[in-house]
Amino acid sequence: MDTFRVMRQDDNGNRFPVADGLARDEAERLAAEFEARGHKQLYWVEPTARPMEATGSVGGIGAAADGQDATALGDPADPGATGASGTANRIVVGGALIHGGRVLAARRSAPAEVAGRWEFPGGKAEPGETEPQALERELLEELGVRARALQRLPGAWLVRPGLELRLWVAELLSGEPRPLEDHDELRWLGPGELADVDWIDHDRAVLPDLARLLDPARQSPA
Ligand SMILES: Nc1nc2c([nH]c(=O)n2[C@H]2C[C@H](O)[C@@H](COP(=O)(O)OP(=O)(O)OP(=O)(O)O)O2)c(=O)[nH]1
Repeated sequence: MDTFRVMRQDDNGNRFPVADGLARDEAERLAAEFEARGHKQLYWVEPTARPMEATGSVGGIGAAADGQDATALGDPADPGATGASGTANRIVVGGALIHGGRVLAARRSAPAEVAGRWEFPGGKAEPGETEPQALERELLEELGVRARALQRLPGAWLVRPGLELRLWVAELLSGEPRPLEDHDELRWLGPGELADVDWIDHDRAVLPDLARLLDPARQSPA
């Protein structure tokens, strides 16, 4: 079974685990309890790193994948990167939403630098939100669907100074995705179709992992 840990970031931007080896709901309850104590510290929940994540082997949905590229920020087990100033990066969470053996790609309508290119829907985590909470909220706002974040894909990418992208696999629980915000087109892609759209560069890094998650027999994305 996957286990989760509660991470803490102190006032100086240092991040470290405060509890480990928990079930996800237990970890989220604990993080909320710490957060409610009201001291100026941030708590969040993330999957416990497993040795498999470091080597990049992928077994299927529920297993973690390896997906770093030249701009990746480092070890996926790392609790989080800090910027050059020593302050923590703000996190953008993108969700590879999976349903019926396909993954949803969304075409951005703005801003100009990325308009027309495809991404995993998501957005910036608000202070105090865990990454799964942020992703599930963004998927509801942007697509009108309920979804559940399952696992983080290894890798982290600097979108711009101070803004760090992390990608998660999520499952569709209910609803039909519609491009309500930030996107003008959606496409469900099977494992052999992942290269059919013009992805934002960072997002390409996880395509091989996704192809294997969608179809464990596959060795390459397209
Ligand atoms: N959501 C998302 N953003 C991505 C991906 N890949 C990537 O480079 N980005 C970049 C594009 C944007 O510059 C930034 C995310 O900003 P966003 O506009 O989605 O965040 P948001 O919805 O919270 O926006 P806002 O509150 O600032 O309006 O990250 C991806 O797969 N998903």
